[in-house]
Amino acid sequence: MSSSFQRDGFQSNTARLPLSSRMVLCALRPQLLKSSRCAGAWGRLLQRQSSGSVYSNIHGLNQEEIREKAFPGGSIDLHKHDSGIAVLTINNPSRMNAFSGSMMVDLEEQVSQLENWTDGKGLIVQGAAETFCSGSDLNAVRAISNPQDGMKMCMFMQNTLTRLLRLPLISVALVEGRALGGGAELTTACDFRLMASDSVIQFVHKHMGLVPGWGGAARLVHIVGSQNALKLLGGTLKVDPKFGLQIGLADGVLEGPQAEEGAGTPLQQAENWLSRYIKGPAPVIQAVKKVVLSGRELPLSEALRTEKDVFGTVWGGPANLQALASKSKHK
Ligand SMILES: CCCC(=O)SCCNC(=O)CCNC(=O)[C@H](O)C(C)(C)COP(=O)(O)OP(=O)(O)OC[C@H]1O[C@@H](n2cnc3c(N)ncnc32)[C@H](O)[C@@H]1OP(=O)(O)O
Repeated sequence: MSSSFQRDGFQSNTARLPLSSRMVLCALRPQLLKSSRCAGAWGRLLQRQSSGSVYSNIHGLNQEEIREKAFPGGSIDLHKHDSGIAVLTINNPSRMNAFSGSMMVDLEEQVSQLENWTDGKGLIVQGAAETFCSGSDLNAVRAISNPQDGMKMCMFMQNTLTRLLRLPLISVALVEGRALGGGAELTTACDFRLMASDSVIQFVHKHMGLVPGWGGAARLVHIVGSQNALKLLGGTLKVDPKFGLQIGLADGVLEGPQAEEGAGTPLQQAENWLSRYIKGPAPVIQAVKKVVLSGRELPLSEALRTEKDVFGTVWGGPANLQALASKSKHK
């Protein structure tokens, strides 16, 4: 922790913040967890669940229960590459990559891995076998259709997807085929969405007598605004790439297979797209994500404080000193 950080009375200010702001701050500054600032129940919660969660274990979250009750099958596969890009694959192709209970727990474990990846810069979230994800496994949904289990599943997935979005990595959902229900929600837990030419994102919850429960509605409003979010949820509209670009849900459209040679596979295209935003050393890219995350989630005064603290982690750092020594011009 920097001395300026201690000097400016951050501790007392932080204690007065709403819980949600303290969560973001602690997600942004893991070192705070070790300090007295996050001591007490809040600190214990974060140490147990890692930083950035929304709900605590006291609400009855239990990984084994979710794994066992909400069906086995499928996996969430993580591959970290030397380039600093990790690829997270939702892998349950016989059910269009629907989320079983064990996959929910796998996802939480893989997010924990990524939280500790000091060399990481970017993340691509994709589905196996050329489709993204068809949401909750409907067999699991039937098995846990009572309110108590539904709440546990909802809180568990909100925690995990909030932590996914708060990773210090620039993340992209690579949407091929369909992203339905919880799959559509998952796309909103990434910083960006790239859509294959024939892909569709659809919040089908209303057809299921539901609303999003994995945090997808709250995130959607941030991404496309409340008017568009109402239309997408109320009308269960199919978002194709053109519509996605128009409302800001999609950040890019991939070349289709008929495109000229050289475009590469969808994953290669996503890596190329992402690579322009993650050039440079990991600490600097992670700092970029942290200042944007704080601006996105915190009240302005707290975002400014966080920006100052993150700035302090790169100012005079190796990349900064090297750039100063090279007298670079930004032409
Ligand atoms: C808070 C979270 C809320 C939620 O996520 S609720 C779940 C929302 N998702 C859905 O309702 C998706 C239901 N599935 C569909 O609409 C269609 O299967 C889908 C994805 C459009 C694909 O259609 P098709 O290409 O015609 O393929 P298909 O229907 O024959 O599916 C192939 C196999 O996959 C299975 N599948 C697809 N989505 C699933 C799901 N969510 N849970 C469990 N199984 C699912 C489907 O049953 C079929 O299996 P099988 O070959 O009949 O054994």
